[in-house]
Amino acid sequence: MEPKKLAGEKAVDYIENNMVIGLGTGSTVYWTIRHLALRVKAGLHIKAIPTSMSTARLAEQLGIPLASFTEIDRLDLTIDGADEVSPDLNLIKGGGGALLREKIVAYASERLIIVADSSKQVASLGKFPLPVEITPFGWENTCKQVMLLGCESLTLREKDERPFVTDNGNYIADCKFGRIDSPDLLEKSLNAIPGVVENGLFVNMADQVIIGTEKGTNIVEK
Ligand SMILES: O=C(CO)[C@H](O)[C@H](O)COP(=O)(O)O
Repeated sequence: MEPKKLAGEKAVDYIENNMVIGLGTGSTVYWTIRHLALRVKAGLHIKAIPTSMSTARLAEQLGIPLASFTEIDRLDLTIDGADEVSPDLNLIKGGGGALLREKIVAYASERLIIVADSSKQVASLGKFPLPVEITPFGWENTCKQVMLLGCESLTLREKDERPFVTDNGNYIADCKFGRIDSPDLLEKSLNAIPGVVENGLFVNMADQVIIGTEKGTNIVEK
C-alpha cells in the first residue's frame, strides 16, 4: 500500500474523544484528515485547528469541526508531515509553505506526531533546502542577512513566475545550508533577523514519528 497513506491513517489511532487536534498540511496528513473524517462521521467528537487554508478547506468539506485560537488555548495533539526527520526527531518543515502556522499550532500542543514515508528520514538535517518565511518588505535585504549565516544558496520560492505568497501574506526563501549540525542555534539565529518571520526548523518539538513503508508503519519515539 501507499506508505504516506499508511502513516497518515495510523496517526488517527492516537486521537481520542473530546480532543482538540492540530491538523497539519501536505500529502501525508491528507490521509490523516480523510481517515479522521470517517471517525467523526461514526460519532467521534473532536475539534480541529488547521495549519493552512488548504487543510481548512479539506477538513470543512469532509465535515470535521474546526476551531480557532479565539476559543482554544491548548491542543491535545497535532499531526503533521515533515520534509526531513533526523534520528533525534528534529525536523525540517515548510515544503508546502505552511511552516509558520504549523509551528504556532505545534507549539501550543501537548504532543506532536509526525507522519512521513521513509524517504524523509535522514542522518542529519540539511539536504532539503530550509524554508524561511520572510516579509515582502525588504525581502532582498533579509535574504542577504540570511546568506551571512552560512547559507550556501538561496532561492525565493515562486509560483506561476511570481513570488509564492504564504497564507500569511509573506514570501518563502528556500535556503541551502549544507549539513545542519546545530539546528537549535540556526533556528534562533535566523529568527533574530528582522524580516524573518519564522523558519522551518522544528527543534525538540516532535514526540513521535510514524514512518510509512510498503509493508506497514514503524513508530519512532523520543
Ligand atoms: O511542512 C509541510 C508543509 O508546510 C509538510 O508537512 C511537508 O512539506 C511534508 O509534506 P508531504 O506530507 O506532502 O510530503
